[in-house]
Amino acid sequence: MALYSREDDVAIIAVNNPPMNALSHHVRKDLIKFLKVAEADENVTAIVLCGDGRTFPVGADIKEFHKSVSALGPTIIDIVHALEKSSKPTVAAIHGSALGGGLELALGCHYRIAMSTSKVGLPEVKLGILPGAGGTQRLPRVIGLDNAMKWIAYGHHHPAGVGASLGLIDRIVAKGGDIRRSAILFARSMVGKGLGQRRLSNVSVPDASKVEELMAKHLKEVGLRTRGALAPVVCLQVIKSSALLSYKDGLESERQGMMTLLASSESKAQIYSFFSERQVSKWNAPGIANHATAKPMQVRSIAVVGLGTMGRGIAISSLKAGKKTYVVELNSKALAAGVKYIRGYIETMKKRAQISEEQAAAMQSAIIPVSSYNGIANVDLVIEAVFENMKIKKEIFGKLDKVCKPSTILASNTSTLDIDEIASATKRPEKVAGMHFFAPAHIMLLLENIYGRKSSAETIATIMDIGKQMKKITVLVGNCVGFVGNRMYGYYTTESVFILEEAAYPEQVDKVLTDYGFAMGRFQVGDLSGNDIGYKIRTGLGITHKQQPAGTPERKRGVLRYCPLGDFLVEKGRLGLKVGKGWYKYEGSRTPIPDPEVRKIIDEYRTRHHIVPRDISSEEVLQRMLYPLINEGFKILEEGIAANPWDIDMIYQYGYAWPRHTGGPMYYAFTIGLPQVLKVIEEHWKAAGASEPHWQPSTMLTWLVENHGNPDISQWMPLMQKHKSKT
Ligand SMILES: CCCCCCC[C@H](O)CC(=O)SCCNC(=O)CCNC(=O)[C@H](O)C(C)(C)COP(=O)([O-])OP(=O)([O-])OC[C@H]1O[C@@H](n2cnc3c(N)ncnc32)[C@H](O)[C@@H]1OP(=O)([O-])[O-]
Ligand SMILES: NC(=O)c1ccc[n+]([C@@H]2O[C@H](COP(=O)([O-])OP(=O)(O)OC[C@H]3O[C@@H](n4cnc5c(N)ncnc54)[C@H](O)[C@@H]3O)[C@@H](O)[C@H]2O)c1
Repeated sequence: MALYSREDDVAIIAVNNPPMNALSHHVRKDLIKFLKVAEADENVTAIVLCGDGRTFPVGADIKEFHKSVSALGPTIIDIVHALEKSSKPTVAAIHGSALGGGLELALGCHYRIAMSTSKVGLPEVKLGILPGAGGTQRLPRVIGLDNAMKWIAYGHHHPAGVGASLGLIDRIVAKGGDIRRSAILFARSMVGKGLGQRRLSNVSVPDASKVEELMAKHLKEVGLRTRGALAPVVCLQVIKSSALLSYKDGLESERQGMMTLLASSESKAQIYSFFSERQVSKWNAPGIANHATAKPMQVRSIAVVGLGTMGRGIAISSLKAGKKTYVVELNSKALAAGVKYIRGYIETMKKRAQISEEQAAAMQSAIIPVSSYNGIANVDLVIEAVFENMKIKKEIFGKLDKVCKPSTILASNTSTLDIDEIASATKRPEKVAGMHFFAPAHIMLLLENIYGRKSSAETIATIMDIGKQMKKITVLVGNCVGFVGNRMYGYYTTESVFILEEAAYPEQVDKVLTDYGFAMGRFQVGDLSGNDIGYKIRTGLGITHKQQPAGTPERKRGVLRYCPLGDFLVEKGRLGLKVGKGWYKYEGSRTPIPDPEVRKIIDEYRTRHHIVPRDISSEEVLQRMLYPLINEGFKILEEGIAANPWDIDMIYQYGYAWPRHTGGPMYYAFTIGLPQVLKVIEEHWKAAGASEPHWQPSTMLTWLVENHGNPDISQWMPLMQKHKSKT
């Protein structure tokens, strides 16, 4: 709802729809009603629009999208026009955030004042739509086409101060000030001043003459940064009309653009992503605890054991979260190198104004270098990040168990190893869990937390809470080899080399993936992270080319199909970007260049095995890259390793840069249609048989298709649970 009050001659209309003052239908009805009241009351000389509680409205009610109520009048644009048309000065008083439809309301007002701490923006593009209440036509009239294109096509939130520098905000209220009082005084001071030029629909776009040049520039940038997404392009096309058409015709173009985008699978995927991102914090570890019942332990100090690639980033994340951070290496040289890196990184963040001087100083003084486990006896949480080796990890956990106080939680950053086995090295398995960070750990937003068979409710709640304090998208999963992300990714890489064998070169596979929306293809990613990582894992499994006794068929490991091309590369020193050559070559930059030498390795291999390369369609490449991964996702759901399909999708968006506009692997399967996905998987399974088990259709996928066709993704787990409870 909204509330109406009067402060002498000024009417105050306050949106009151917790938690974020979204502009739901009932709010819109109240706003129009109260604007009419204020307009009709001759004792009212000015009107202030504001939000109760945490914030100014942050936009339309996203829950209403794709439902008929979203179109029920009054619409947000009706309110924008009523605010603009008012004969009395209307002032938006912004605190918290004015986003989307909220900022569009503010653009309907004649004036906008904002707290210095507040944020403004039109983030609709991140929901796969565009600002549909006049924002595409009104924002360029205030801040110019160039800025409006940037703001709308990327959807970032901007500090109010930036808005003020561009003329969007008329006055800033300093931190601690009273925004509502300031707005009332400001509104009163505007009474009697002409409103003509304050009505944005009357104003022209300042840099309209540069429209073609700006359009070309932004289309190019958007194409590079938001590959494959439709909404940013439609946003630009619609903004363009603000420079070329009348306000009224521009609005019509906005309406049409909105209709196109609302009907797209992209907007549905983006809205799904918005809610999924928030849903993952509502974790559930069946039979142990859930987010609502379990209480976290208070963690004041964290020890990070091992300061290699991962440990350094984890330590920085811990420091950013304000924790006293013990950093541990047994070797003094390694300790010094790790500490130097961490301290240097903090200074760089300070130089780049990513953190304040005080924050940097606090982080520096919270680092405690330690070269023995005894030094971390009293910490609340240990995160181990040493080499990926079970024997070493068990040894360390055994020692930590002896040294650390009984309440200390012991977590491992292992990317693949069994958490229960690691826990078995301690006498406190209830206090052991996995905290799988992604490289670089201080930048990547994903944290995959793993509960073991014996992890306690408090341990799980604590690692989930720490993830939140580190501002990570923290997803809780069960324990299995590779957990969720890496277990699925394994089949993506397996299938990729089979495609090389049969039909394509690395750049052809990668192009299909970047056309789909990935920023990089699988082979470029391999080069970037280092092809030796996968090689080490395969060595651990005893399956690399070099480990086989003479006479072992090159393309088999037991009954399983194998392709040693990745092994050949590493054995020839082609470790990736770090050495200037891998699946591609690199000439002084990160740009991958297709390498004739790699083609030669592949060609010779094909000749040796009498493989005649065949034509392969992009569709087949995409299906073979994505469907095994999706199939494994269903197996993970079936086993209860992930609680929901959206948990998997968030792991993929935030850990593996899956293009958000397709929702994630599981949502993409739903978009394609489960029957179609299953059909393709079954065809491959029939052709490959037991030698390629990743094509064996998941029983959950098969059951869902046979019994429900393509049920809504929100129904997958309830349907399965109902089915299981009956059988
Ligand atoms: C169909 C035709 C329509 C035509 C008109 C179009 C008009 C317009 O152009 C379109 C829009 O405005 S599009 C909108 C453009 N605006 C945006 O895209 C802004 C979207 N919002 C945000 O980005 C973040 O919420 C903030 C940064 C505002 C706060 O972040 P924070 O402090 O970390 O808080 P948090 O954890 O994020 O949220 C707390 C709770 O509030 C919930 N909720 C939030 N916004 C909601 C909404 N608009 N709605 C509903 N619910 C919304 C959220 O789900 C969560 O619920 P839970 O049940 O507790 O999980
Ligand atoms: N690198 C990645 O991309 C990545 C991503 C996610 C998870 N992981 C996991 O993180 C862990 C660490 O990987 P990394 O890439 O940072 O390895 P790394 O080789 O870069 O670093 C390991 C560090 O541990 C130190 N170390 C070894 N034994 C130690 C001990 N007993 N006590 C203290 N320090 C010790 C080494 O000196 C080294 O600095 C592994 O389990 C790995 O699987 C790695």
